[in-house]
Parts: sequence; C-alpha cells; structure tokens
Amino acid sequence: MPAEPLLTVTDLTVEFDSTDRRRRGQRFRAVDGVSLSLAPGETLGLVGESGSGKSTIGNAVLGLVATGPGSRIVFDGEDITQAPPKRRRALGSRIQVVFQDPYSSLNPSRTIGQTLGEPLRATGVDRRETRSRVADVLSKVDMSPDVAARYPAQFSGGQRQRIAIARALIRDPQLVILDEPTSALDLSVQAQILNLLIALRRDAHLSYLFISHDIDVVRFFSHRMAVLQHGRIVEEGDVDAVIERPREPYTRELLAAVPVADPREQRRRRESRSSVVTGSR
Ligand SMILES: Nc1ncnc2c1ncn2[C@@H]1O[C@H](COP(=O)(O)OP(=O)(O)OP(=O)(O)O)[C@@H](O)[C@H]1O
Repeated sequence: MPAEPLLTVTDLTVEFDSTDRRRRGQRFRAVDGVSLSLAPGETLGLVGESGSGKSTIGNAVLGLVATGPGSRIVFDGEDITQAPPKRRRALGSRIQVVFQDPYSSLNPSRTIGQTLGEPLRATGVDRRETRSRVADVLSKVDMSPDVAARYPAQFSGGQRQRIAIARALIRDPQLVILDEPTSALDLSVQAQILNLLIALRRDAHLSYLFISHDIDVVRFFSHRMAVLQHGRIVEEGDVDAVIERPREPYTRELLAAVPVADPREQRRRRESRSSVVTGSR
C-alpha cells in the first residue's frame, strides 16, 4: 500500500440531541473518538450493530453532520473537517455515496439520463459531452445507453442500484462511501452488485468505506475492517485476522450472531459465543 492514505479520520466525535424523552435536552455521542485511515484502492469495512455509529461516520466524511472539537478529517492531504459549503460542493466530485435504498434514492419524475447528467450539467459540461459520459458510465455498470431515456419505476431493485452506482461514478470519484448498498436486495442480486463494485474498484482504483452489518459480506468485500460499538472502534485489522482471531468479546458476539448455512460452523460460533458470555476465554 502507498504510504500516503487517501482518507485519515482522527478523534472524530459527533453529538446529537437525545431523541430519548427521558433525556430531553441532553446531547449524546453517536461517534466517540474514532480514528481510521484508508489507502488508495483499499476497502475498509465498518461493522457493528444497529445504532453503533457506522452511518454517522460516513455522514461526517461527507460533511453532512457537524463534527465535535478536536475531530480531524483529511482527504487526499487536505484538511476538510471545517471545509466551507463551496469547497464541500467541489469535493463532491471526489467523494461520493451509495445508499441502501435504491427505491428512494432516485427521483421518480426524472429520466435516468437527467439524473446521471445533472451533476455534469451543473458544472458546465455541454449537452453532447454529458450524453456521451452518461452512456459511458451506464456501460461501466453493465447497462445499455437506452436506459437513459427511461424512468426509475421501469427498473428492478438491482438495476436501480446499478443506476445509483453509475450516479456516484459519473464524476470519477476517488472515494465512495457504500452505506449498506446491497442490504435491500435479494441474495443473488446482492452478489452481482458486490462483484460489480469489486470490478469497478479494480478498474477505477477506487477506495471504499463499506458500511454493513453483514460480516460475511464484509469479509468477501473488504481488505480491513473496524468493529464499532457505541460509537467507538473496539477492534480493527485485516478482515481475515479479525474474523478468525477476534480479540474482543463484542466482535465474537457479532460473529456468533451471523446466520450461517453450515451447521458445524453454526455450532462452533454458538460455543464461542457461550464462552464469551461465561468469560471462559
Ligand atoms: N441526525 C440525527 N439526529 C439525532 N440522532 C441521530 C441522527 N443520526 C443518527 N442518530 C443516532 O445516532 C446513533 C448512531 O446512528 P447511525 O445511523 O450512525 O448507526 P448505524 O450503526 O449506522 O446504525 P444502522 O445500522 O441501524 O444504520 C443512533 O442512536 C441514531 O439514532
């Protein structure tokens, strides 16, 4: 891996107003002192149970939530923690996001061509060039250029997610935040989308911050992983090392909770979970 990371997050904290009625008026830390880094071309998986702060980390990198004092986010050598909105918009071409829900993330009243072309037109790219880049990006996600004239309702969930990926790629980003990009899809479609994302990572030398609660998918897809609990990273490392030799009881519990088809593996995980609970390891 090259020495210079593409993204370095140091001591990131994010606080929100508590939504719990009993704690009205209080703040709580959704992300609490998180540090991580990502090399060019690398994928870091962020795992943890619901509410552990995974999406909030992604949102902080995207500039969508305010960060606490002392937090630092450096992208490609530039400190973007407090980047003003104009600079953030410019960075939008280099950091992109794909969300979980392909149904709600595409505007139903616009053609695919309008949706994909919009960020280019907004930055002054002319109509002809936009048309050709839309066709190019559609071919990258294995779709025909004819798709540009159609509307989101005419596509299946997997096809819409391909379109959402095309939208993320149209301005040639370096970093894509994938926030549960396949969780809303059927298993066979999930595999197709993950394989597509792997091919794109290789061809375009993309880095991914891959947010998922599915550890099997993270293992298949990521180089390293970080395990989050209550807004903190409790364990981090090479995916195989963390999954095969988890150090933290919480990681072992998460691993034991993943449903697996093989009954022997299921038993092994159950046993390792009970040893976590009884503290015998
Ligand atoms: N804009 C917000 N305002 C208030 N609370 C928020 C906001 N965004 C997230 N939270 C809270 O912060 C905590 C972390 O949420 P986050 O979505 O980052 O978790 P997550 O690990 O991504 O969970 P999930 O897997 O369910 O998406 C949760 O308690 C959530 O309710």
